[in-house]
Amino acid sequence: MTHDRPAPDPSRRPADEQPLLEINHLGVDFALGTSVVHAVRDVSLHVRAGETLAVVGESGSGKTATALSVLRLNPSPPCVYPSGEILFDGHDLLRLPEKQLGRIRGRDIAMVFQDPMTCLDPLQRVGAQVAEVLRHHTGMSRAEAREAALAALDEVGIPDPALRFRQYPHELSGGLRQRVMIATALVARPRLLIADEPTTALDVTVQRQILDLLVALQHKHRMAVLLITHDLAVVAETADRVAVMNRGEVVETGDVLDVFEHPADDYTRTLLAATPRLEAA
Ligand SMILES: Nc1ncnc2c1ncn2[C@@H]1O[C@H](COP(=O)(O)OP(=O)(O)OP(=O)(O)O)[C@@H](O)[C@H]1O
Repeated sequence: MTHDRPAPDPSRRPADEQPLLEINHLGVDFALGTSVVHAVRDVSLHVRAGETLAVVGESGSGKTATALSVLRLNPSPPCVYPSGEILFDGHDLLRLPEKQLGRIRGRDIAMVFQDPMTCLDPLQRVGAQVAEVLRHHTGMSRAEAREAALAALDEVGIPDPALRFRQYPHELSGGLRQRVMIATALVARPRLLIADEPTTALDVTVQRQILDLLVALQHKHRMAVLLITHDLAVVAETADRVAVMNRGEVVETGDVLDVFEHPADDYTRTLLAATPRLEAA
């Protein structure tokens, strides 16, 4: 007698073996007049489907420069990439023609930032901005995109989405604006989300809600997340693995629990010692 096997629950699958994003030996320089800042030096990282990799380090350690490199969003000039490759789906994003990279941006790889106003257009209603992403990447009709955008606003926990749809960013609170930015980033169902200090500017209660939302959406859509933060408490709550950066280099990487319980590097130990909230957690 044969038994039908139940279909596997994708949310319970372990992260894929094969990395979705692989950064190998990345260098990022900023040429300033006659001097050069080596912002990122020989950084190698990977993120698998369905997992969160947090990149931590103090201000100026090269976290944002690394994250922006993935979509070649560092301002160029002054930015150049003296070494390395960034592989996504077998393509080296550092060398992909701009047109092809443009198709990946926002569709396969999306970003959210600390300040939603860096992505949201102050002169356009929020619903139209979410719908625009869909029209651009999926070719949906206006009516379909409107329906999907309303559903996206609802999914990120915006109350009365039909009302909010018609409002401008300045009419929303900081927390709601952050939710709109997340809806805009996720509406095309990217496989990788890069979140650069997504909660730093928010007060503690709202921070918590936005982090919970990101974690829930990540599980629901089985996204990979590259999370940039200086906050080790945020890492403890959200990430599977962590890479610690100091002065442009990765000094330690591993599973969050392993690294937090048995830090191998002096700099990681210093960072952990400076985060008393962790001990209380
Ligand atoms: N556009 C730029 N022009 C010149 N130098 C830059 C630029 N962007 C970053 N840098 C320099 O590169 C180094 C790394 O900066 P980066 O923003 O990546 O650090 P970070 O770890 O993200 O810090 P923070 O947490 O403050 O954002 C710093 O020395 C910074 O001054």
